[in-house]
Formats: sequence, structure tokens, C-alpha cells
Amino acid sequence: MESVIVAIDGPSGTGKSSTSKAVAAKLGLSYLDTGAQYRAITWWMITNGVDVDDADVVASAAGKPTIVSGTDPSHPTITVDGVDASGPIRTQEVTSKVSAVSAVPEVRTRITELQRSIAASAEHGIVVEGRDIGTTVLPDADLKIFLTASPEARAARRSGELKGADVHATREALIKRDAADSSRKTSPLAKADDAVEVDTTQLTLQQVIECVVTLVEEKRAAA
Ligand SMILES: Nc1ncnc2c1ncn2[C@@H]1O[C@H](COP(=O)(O)OP(=O)(O)OP(=O)(O)O)[C@@H](O)[C@H]1O
Ligand SMILES: Nc1ccn([C@H]2C[C@H](O)[C@@H](COP(=O)(O)O)O2)c(=O)n1
Repeated sequence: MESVIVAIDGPSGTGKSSTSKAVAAKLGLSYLDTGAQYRAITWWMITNGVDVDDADVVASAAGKPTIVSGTDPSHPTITVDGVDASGPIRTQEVTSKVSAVSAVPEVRTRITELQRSIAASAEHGIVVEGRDIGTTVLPDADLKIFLTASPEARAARRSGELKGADVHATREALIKRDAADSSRKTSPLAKADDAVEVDTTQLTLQQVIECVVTLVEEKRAAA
């Protein structure tokens, strides 16, 4: 198999970004963080005064920003209208509003087209991570992985990252965002029927990376 397309989906904090970047770097593949794209369009809506709870207004603005993703796994980038958005998209305000914006069908259509065109132009293949990659964006991906972990493990990981944030509040926020992402009508967070589920609760990040690398190598060997 010359080029390989790997879809990695799962709830928040299961290790999708860390795993996807490391696997892509190790195998010489491109890397795409689709959550960053939904965050970028949400940041644009906020900075342009769009009421993110008004789905009609969000829908009519969905085509306006130009979002560009850099796919080098050792230096992923994201710009909105030429401005580096990698910092602003990680704020608490964006995190709290991204589920509402990403539930709007016009937003999903726009971002899905962008994701498919990036995947199609990745010369050596790509690891694409998100919530609906295996089910909707790239249903013909060569390998689909669905990462899971207990809410407690995910909250502990995130609190560590946020330097002492309250674990209970972090857990509640994760659960709330997952519920919104799983219950939206258009391409909700879901495991594809043909995805391999990997529960990372008891695994180190290194073990998860090795597991996914092995699965990719097995696919390549069988092709
Ligand atoms: N198996 C693991 N064991 C311990 N910590 C982990 C593991 N996997 C990831 N982490 C850590 O958990 C945190 C969240 O990981 P990461 O950002 O990769 O998750 P994610 O699924 O991409 O989250 P989100 O969907 O919210 O962007 C990071 O600090 C990462 O280093
Ligand atoms: N394929 C995707 C990726 C992400 N989203 C939405 C839902 C998430 O809550 C949000 C932020 O993603 P994160 O940066 O936490 O991975 O973006 C989606 O709907 N579909």
C-alpha cells in the first residue's frame, strides 16, 4: 500500500491528537486535526460578533472565513484569513461554544469538503483525527480507530494539562461536550462499524501509539 489513510475518532481527551501526531510522524504521514478547524470557524464567529446560538446566522456566515491547516505532524498549523489561530482556538470561550457551531449542517458541509480535499492531496497518506472521520468524512479510510477512556482518566489527563484545574469540573465539562457532540443530528460523534476500538484508560500514551502503528503496519502488509 503506497499511501495510507487512517481515521482516528473518539470523545474528548482520549488521546486522539497526541496519538495521531506521533503515529503520523513515525510513519512519514501527514496529520490533520479536524477539531482545530471547527475551533477556528468558532473563533471567527466569536470575533466577528456572530451569535453562535443562532443557527441561521451561523449557517449564513459559514462560507466566509478562509481556514488553512498545515499538516506537518511535527508542526501543525492553522490560520483563519491568514492569521495564526493556534493560540486563540484553545481558549475556554471557544471550547464552550464549539459544539454549537459544529452542529450547524452548513458548517459541517464546508469543513468536511476542506478535510476531504486535504486528505486527497496528502502524497504519502494522512492520519485524520476527529469525531466523524470514519463514519462521514472518510468512510473508505484504510484503517479506522475509535479511542475511548473513562471520564475519570480523561479528566485527570486534561486537568494535568490545564495545570491544576478542578478534576470534577473538568470531568463534567468533558461529559457535557461529548453529549452535545454525540446527540447532534448531522454526523454526530460515533464509532464506525468497521473501526477498531482501543480503550486507553489503562494504557500509556506510548502503548497507544505502538498499538496504532502496529495496526497500520498490519494493514499495509495485508494490502
Ligand atoms: N494514554 C494516555 N495516558 C496518559 N495521558 C495521555 C494518554 N493519551 C493522551 N494523554 C494526555 O491527555 C491529554 C489529552 O490528550 P489529547 O489532546 O491527545 O486528546 P484528544 O482526544 O485529542 O482531546 P480533544 O478531543 O479534547 O482535543 C494530553 O495531555 C495528553 O498528553
Ligand atoms: N470531526 C470533528 C472534530 C471536532 N468536532 C467538534 C466537536 C468538538 O467538541 C470540537 C473540538 O474538537 P477537539 O479540538 O476537542 O478535538 O469540534 C466535530 O464536530 N467533528
